Amino acid sequence: MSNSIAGDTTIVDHYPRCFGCGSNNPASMRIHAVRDGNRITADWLPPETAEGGPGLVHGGYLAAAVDEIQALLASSVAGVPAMTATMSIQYRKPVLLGRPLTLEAEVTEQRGRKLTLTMRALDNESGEACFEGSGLYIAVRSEVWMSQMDKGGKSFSGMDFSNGDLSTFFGWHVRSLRENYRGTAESDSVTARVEFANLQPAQWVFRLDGPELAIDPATGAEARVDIEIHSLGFNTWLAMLERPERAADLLAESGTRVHGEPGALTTFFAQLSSTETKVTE
Ligand SMILES: CC(C)(COP(=O)(O)OP(=O)(O)OC[C@H]1O[C@@H](n2cnc3c(N)ncnc32)[C@H](O)[C@@H]1OP(=O)(O)O)[C@@H](O)C(=O)NCCC(=O)NCCSC(=O)Cc1ccccc1
Repeated sequence: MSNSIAGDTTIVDHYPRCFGCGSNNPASMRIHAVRDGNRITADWLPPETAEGGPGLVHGGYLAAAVDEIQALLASSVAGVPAMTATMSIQYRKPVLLGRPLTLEAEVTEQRGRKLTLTMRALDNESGEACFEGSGLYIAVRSEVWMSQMDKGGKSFSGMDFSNGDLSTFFGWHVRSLRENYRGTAESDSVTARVEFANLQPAQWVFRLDGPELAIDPATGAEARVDIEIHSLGFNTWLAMLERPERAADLLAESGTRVHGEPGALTTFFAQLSSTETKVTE
């Protein structure tokens, strides 16, 4: 995942293994979208593997693009995963392989947990709309989302973190954080130990330490970091991913207990290069 800030807009994707937006799924559609308020856009080139008829992009593949761009925006606006209840697509023009498109979506209505969205896909060369879509997305509470993971064998309790497996859910998130923060600080090997003191609801205890962590790259001040994060909710986690430079503030606002220097978080994640994880219960 590579949520980061580009100017006043936010690059939005939600999960590195996602078929739609993931950067760690070889079959991913690689839709990398930028959100600005109630709107989202993505430059997108459907891959050769999406061919349906000769030289044409498969219609089902385009429907998945409708779903992805809308779901990304709905989830980002809702602050929690928003799942597709209904969606539709109108095919206006054949989409030719090798022609870059611009995907655009917006939230047209938000009532409680229900978000209604519309989208369209423009051919960059002609400016014509090739297909249009709409859908209803339902914001799902994080506990529900966790229990869905559980049923799918993806809950914390169903995961083996013992070897710091980066293919686990947590690993994906750590990896995404590493990607987020890389480039903002110099690299050095740092180890994160994560303990789950409770699984339902998750109580995450981070123990972070590394050789020498610069708290403030400007001043070069250094310190070791020992951070405990308790009851980190999905919303805060998502917000941290979307606004990594506000990680320390977001933790503080969520009432998270942080031992150590919160301002070191940004630098820490920049330097994160290995993880050891441990489930204690
Ligand atoms: C979660 C939910 C959609 C809704 O369940 P709950 O939370 O228990 O909600 P509840 O039943 O309490 O209703 C609340 C309100 O909503 C309304 N309403 C509900 N449904 C419909 C409807 N069909 N049509 C019309 N309205 C409907 C309902 O009437 C009520 O309205 P009211 O408040 O009375 O005015 C559930 O049916 C489900 O899991 N379905 C499978 C979803 C699934 O697998 N999707 C595909 C995978 S996700 C994906 O691929 C995208 C993605 C990509 C990337 C990233 C993220 C996402």
